[in-house]
Amino acid sequence: MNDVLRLQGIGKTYNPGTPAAVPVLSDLDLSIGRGEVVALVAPSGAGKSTLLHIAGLLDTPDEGQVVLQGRDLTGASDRLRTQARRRELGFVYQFHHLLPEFSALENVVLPQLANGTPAGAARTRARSLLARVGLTEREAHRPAAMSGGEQQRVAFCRALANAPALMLADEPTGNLDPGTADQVFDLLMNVVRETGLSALIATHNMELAGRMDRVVRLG
Ligand SMILES: Nc1ncnc2c1ncn2[C@@H]1O[C@H](COP(=O)(O)OP(=O)(O)OP(=O)(O)O)[C@@H](O)[C@H]1O
Repeated sequence: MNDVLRLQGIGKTYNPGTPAAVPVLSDLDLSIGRGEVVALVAPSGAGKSTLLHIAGLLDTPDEGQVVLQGRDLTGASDRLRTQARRRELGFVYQFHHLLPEFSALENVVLPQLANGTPAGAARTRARSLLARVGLTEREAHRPAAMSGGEQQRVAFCRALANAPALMLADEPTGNLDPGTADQVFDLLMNVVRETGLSALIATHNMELAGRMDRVVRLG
């Protein structure tokens, strides 16, 4: 069993059984192998965010199973799902969502403290992650004092802070100009490959999608 994530027969309808019902996903199967990087390409409204929320244990499907590292977490308690989310998954969004009052370093340290890592070890890991994306000189900067590309690189380090098995990314470079997007994507892919991380990365950019191992289309 080498799949990091297995989604089986996933169905999701918003407001089911009402006149406002919106069927979004139906009988969807998706597996991501260890170390595999999968592009998720979907027209707007096809259910990309819904799928990422289900894969990220933030929403539950009406039908089907969500199996993370061999464990079926579909009907698991909130506590178990939160724990799995914190330890096994890393999230990157289109907007960085960094905490504005904290430095780059602190933004990468905090999720580790929340996960029980001792402060010294958390700082060491945060420094090493920031160094890998070329941000040693920006450790003490708050998000507002960094460029969009730098903010996104910090957000990426934060996602990797607890050494997840799977990264879920929603248009991680969608907010950046094309040149910066390209650089940030390259950095992201280098670190993903070096660490053997698996990833599901939603993008509208077919050139970026083509650089991943496989493209999955929705809609
Ligand atoms: N809470 C909700 N209640 C009802 N309908 C919803 C809800 N959330 C999303 N939808 C609908 O479900 C469909 C899929 O939404 P989703 O956010 O997954 O799309 P998406 O593919 O991520 O789109 P985009 O790329 O534009 O963000 C859309 O038609 C949306 O209007």
